[in-house]
Amino acid sequence: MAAFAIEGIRHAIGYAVHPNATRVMLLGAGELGKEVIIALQRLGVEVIAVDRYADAPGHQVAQHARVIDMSDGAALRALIEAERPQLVVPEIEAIATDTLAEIEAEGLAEVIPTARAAQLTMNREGIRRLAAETLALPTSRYAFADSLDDLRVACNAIGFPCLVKPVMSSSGKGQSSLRSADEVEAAWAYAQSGGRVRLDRVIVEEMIDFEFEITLLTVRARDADGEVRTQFCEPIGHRQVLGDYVESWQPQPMNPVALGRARDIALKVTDALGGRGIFGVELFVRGDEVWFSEVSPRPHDTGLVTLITQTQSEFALHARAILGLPVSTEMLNPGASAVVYGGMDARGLVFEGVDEALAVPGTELRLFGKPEAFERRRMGVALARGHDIDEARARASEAASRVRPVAP
Ligand SMILES: Nc1ncnc2c1ncn2[C@@H]1O[C@H](COP(=O)(O)OP(=O)(O)OP(=O)(O)O)[C@@H](O)[C@H]1O
Ligand SMILES: NCC(=O)N[C@@H]1O[C@H](COP(=O)([O-])[O-])[C@@H](O)[C@H]1O
Ligand SMILES: [Mg+2]
Repeated sequence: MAAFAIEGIRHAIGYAVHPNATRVMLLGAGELGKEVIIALQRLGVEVIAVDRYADAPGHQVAQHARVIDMSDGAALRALIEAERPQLVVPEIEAIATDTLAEIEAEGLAEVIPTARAAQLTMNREGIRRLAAETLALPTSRYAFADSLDDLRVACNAIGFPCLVKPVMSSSGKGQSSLRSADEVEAAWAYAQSGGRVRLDRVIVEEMIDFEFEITLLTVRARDADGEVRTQFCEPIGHRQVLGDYVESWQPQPMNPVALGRARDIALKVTDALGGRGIFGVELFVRGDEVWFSEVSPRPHDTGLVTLITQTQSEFALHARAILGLPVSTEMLNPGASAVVYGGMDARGLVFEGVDEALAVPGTELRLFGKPEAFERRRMGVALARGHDIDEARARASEAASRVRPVAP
């Protein structure tokens, strides 16, 4: 397993981890994992960051950096056996979750929040059937299809407009919205190219005509009595383009009925998944009506905004919850986040205009340090606080637009 130069440098200068620290393995070391790692390290924890490529954002800040194919069960098991972390923390969905279940059952490590939660949420079918069929939560109508012919039938049954998504995909990859039967064939082809793994199965969902959508960050953490208790953050509103988030803000104003329903849904789904940690519960809202969409049993990209709005960001909440420490979901001020994209395909991209961006009042930047950029790859995020969400959103968008990627 290749260790990276940065690790060598730390050893060379005598860097040592606390001998009694908990060892935590992050499976996925992107922008979300990087912030979890920083939060863990502030609490004296030793972290092994794992990703599919070298020099991922989290690799750059962890004590140990490893590169493996996390969907390869044998490779994952070998790494966990070699590193012996107490906690294994999935940061992405595309992991050999059956191996995680074995590891948890053997008592080799604790999987956060649970191996079953990772198994159920890596496949849209697992979480959708749990939510709609077992828990009877309101969701869009849906059907599954395994071939183009199946898909035609499923789309006709659900009706148009509808959405087609690979059962295993995230950040909108392979996802299409369809207005008519003429678009089914293209949606099938796109789903085959965009899934995380080649698996000819898709979900068709009724298009919900929502007023707004939210992420309700829900944290399961031990209270003073050692019992796991559920707490909610203020709802986060967000705007998605082609299934990927471009802007988020907190708090999203909601009427009390809808907020109560949203919390009730989030409580039921997180209770069913169990364990400790943060969950991003995605919900659609129209008037008093609330639909469950999906849930991440880990920090959520739209929750990056909590880096500037909460006393404990979603990353700090996750770190504390998994370590069995107390949490607070207190919000300090309204805020917003706006995504900075690569804007081009290039390695070693640099950004100009950072000074201009940070001149916007109340702003901060997170540039993730991904070694390779793509046109629509998320490379950073602008964060802004404001007196209200309108001011915060305007500031975050302005700051993001001032950051200009330039070819190296
Ligand atoms: N049934 C639906 N009705 C209306 N809009 C939808 C529906 N499903 C998805 N969308 C829109 O597409 C976005 C992405 O969908 P979804 O969350 O299922 O994709 P994803 O690939 O899992 O994204 P991520 O991993 O970033 O959460 C949603 O946030 C919403 O804006
Ligand atoms: N919606 C899920 C999400 O935002 N996940 C975040 O994106 C990273 C992958 O980014 P990449 O595709 O640019 O490598 C993941 O590692 C995670 O931090
Ligand atoms: Mg989503």
